Amino acid sequence: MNTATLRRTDFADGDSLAAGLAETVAERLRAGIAARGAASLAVSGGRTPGRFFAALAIQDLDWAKVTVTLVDERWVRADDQRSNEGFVRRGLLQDKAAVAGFVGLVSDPETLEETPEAGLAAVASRVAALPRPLDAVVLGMGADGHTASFFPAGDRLKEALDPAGDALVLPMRAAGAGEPRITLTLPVVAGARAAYLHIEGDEKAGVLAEALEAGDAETLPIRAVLRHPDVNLQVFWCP
Ligand SMILES: O=C1O[C@H](COP(=O)(O)O)[C@@H](O)[C@H](O)[C@H]1O
Repeated sequence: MNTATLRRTDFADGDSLAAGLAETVAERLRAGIAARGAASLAVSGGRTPGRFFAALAIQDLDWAKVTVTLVDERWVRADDQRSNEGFVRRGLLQDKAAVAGFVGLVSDPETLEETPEAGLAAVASRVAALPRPLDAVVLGMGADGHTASFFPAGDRLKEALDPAGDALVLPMRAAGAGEPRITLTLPVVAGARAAYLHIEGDEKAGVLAEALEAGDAETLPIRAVLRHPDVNLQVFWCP
């Protein structure tokens, strides 16, 4: 991506950012429903999206026509504190959004297969059944420059970032990832009709600035998204 085309909106605080991002994403979902009768949204986990989820859940739209999925998941049960699915169920699939559909990235959130490799085929067929391109994808970013589960030194990073790869989801293991992961691949993320990056704090603003400079995508994997020709990323930032 040419730096000049990167759209960045700065907010005074996390609450105003959450409200602004929620309105933008809701508008995208309404447009998807109006155009195609249904809409799909992939959201990130971690910690940052909490206020955004709460603000999105109260947006007025036909949530029964929306399917929510995850950008990536930790290979843990849904009742684990680190489960992105659990976070989305508690935070986003509430209020008006309680009637939205949800497609998770673990094969069975309760009984969970032992490894993401064992559950991969089941998850991949579920993702393949989603209406794609996704209407919107909301990415986060770690201080190590990872987005989705595209971790620096991830064992399947090259494959996940292959713009011509066929896989929709892939397992990922990396020193910085904690437990094994499963992630949407770059073609699925980059193929979304709209892409947003939600980051907060000066440290992440600094990582983003560094990512916009020359350097390889395996060191700061967010670069793979920033540089993808089909992605027009809109950054939402607050201190
Ligand atoms: O592990 C993850 O981390 C990133 C960033 O999380 P944050 O807590 O620093 O906001 C997140 O985007 C990703 O979905 C998640 O699995």
